[in-house]
Amino acid sequence: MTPAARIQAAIDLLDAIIASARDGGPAADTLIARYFKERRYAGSRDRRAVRDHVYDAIRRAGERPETGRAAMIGLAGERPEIAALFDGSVHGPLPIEPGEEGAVAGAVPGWIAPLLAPAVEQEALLGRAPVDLRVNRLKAEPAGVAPLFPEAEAVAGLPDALRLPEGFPVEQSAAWKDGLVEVQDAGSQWIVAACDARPGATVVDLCAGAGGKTLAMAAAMRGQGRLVAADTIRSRLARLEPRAERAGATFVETLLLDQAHEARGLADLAGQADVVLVDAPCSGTGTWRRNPEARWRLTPQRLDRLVAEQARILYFAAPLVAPGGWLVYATCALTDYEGRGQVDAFLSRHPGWTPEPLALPAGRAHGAGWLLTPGHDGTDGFFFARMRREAA
Ligand SMILES: C[S@@+](CC[C@H](N)C(=O)[O-])C[C@H]1O[C@@H](n2cnc3c(N)ncnc32)[C@H](O)[C@@H]1O
Repeated sequence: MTPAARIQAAIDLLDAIIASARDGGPAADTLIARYFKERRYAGSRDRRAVRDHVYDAIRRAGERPETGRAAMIGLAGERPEIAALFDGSVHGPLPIEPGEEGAVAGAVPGWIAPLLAPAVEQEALLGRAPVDLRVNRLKAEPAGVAPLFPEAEAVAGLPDALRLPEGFPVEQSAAWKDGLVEVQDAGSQWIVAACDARPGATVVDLCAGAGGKTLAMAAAMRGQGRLVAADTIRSRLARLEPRAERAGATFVETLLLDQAHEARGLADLAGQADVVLVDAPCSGTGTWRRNPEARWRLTPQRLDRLVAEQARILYFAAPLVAPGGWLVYATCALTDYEGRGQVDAFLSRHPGWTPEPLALPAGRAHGAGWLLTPGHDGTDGFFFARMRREAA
């Protein structure tokens, strides 16, 4: 492909990504993979260049652009070498017309900016994310694993964490294949630290998904006790099972819940859990570094639905906690509606519950909970809080 043809390919892909974000279709990565599957003539250098153009244009535009061409012209306005490729050549884009406008630059959609916690450094939400590992204590010790990844740096305060550069192909390593390490952002590891799941405890991971935090809690529990991973989506729990096998965490029980009738499936656990983690479905504003096109999918209506769902999940999570036990509420969202506000609302409606101060070496106190941000902590963005149920 010529350099100009790569720009046109990026424009075509951006058109598909914009439509998919608007209509709730597949993610950008899926669309890019499909595009190149149908175009075998594109070599690996072409694919990498087109992908870089696409993601540079996505990162640059906080609002969903009208067209792929507008997104790319916006980028061309800042990058003369890209502007020069709008040359009208055979497979390249038509020249930019005088007065033809590019997409407006911005970190976040205008409507959501005032809803983010004031401490959030908005530009940093679109930075590059490293690859963080967690050493799986069910199979290995940090001192044994660190020499296997000489490129890795330590993460202050998290003895099981290792930080590798962006894009490091961990899944090709024998250590990953053998279950000695998991890929897990340091922010998620801090949440697990706040859960303080101990050997022998009864722990419920209520929104377990594919089990990232479940497996970290399994390791913290040293494989001893009861650990229930629940979710309403069968395919997500199905992904947890082979991961648990690989990690040597076969004591994990999975529990598929019926959406809107979750309490029924959880009845046996009422008042039993020492720890309940609610890692709630959320706007994902804290993970835009990894998934920048998610900004184009979020709408005020979707945010409202998420806030209502989070409150509903907290409502059926609380009765599972044993007297003296704790509930950890976490989101990878940085809006106060989903974080601080959600926890304040819970505490106001649940007398007998007390927020527990978290004094972690990363992050900042925020309301009754704790805030981690890419700009301040180099992690994904998270809000989490730990609330203790009064002892009987
Ligand atoms: C942020 S993700 C969880 C990520 C996971 N804990 C991890 O660390 O990899 C939120 C999860 O909540 C699940 N979920 C949504 N509504 C739920 C409900 N009503 N009850 C339980 N889980 C729910 C979603 O299916 C999704 O897997």
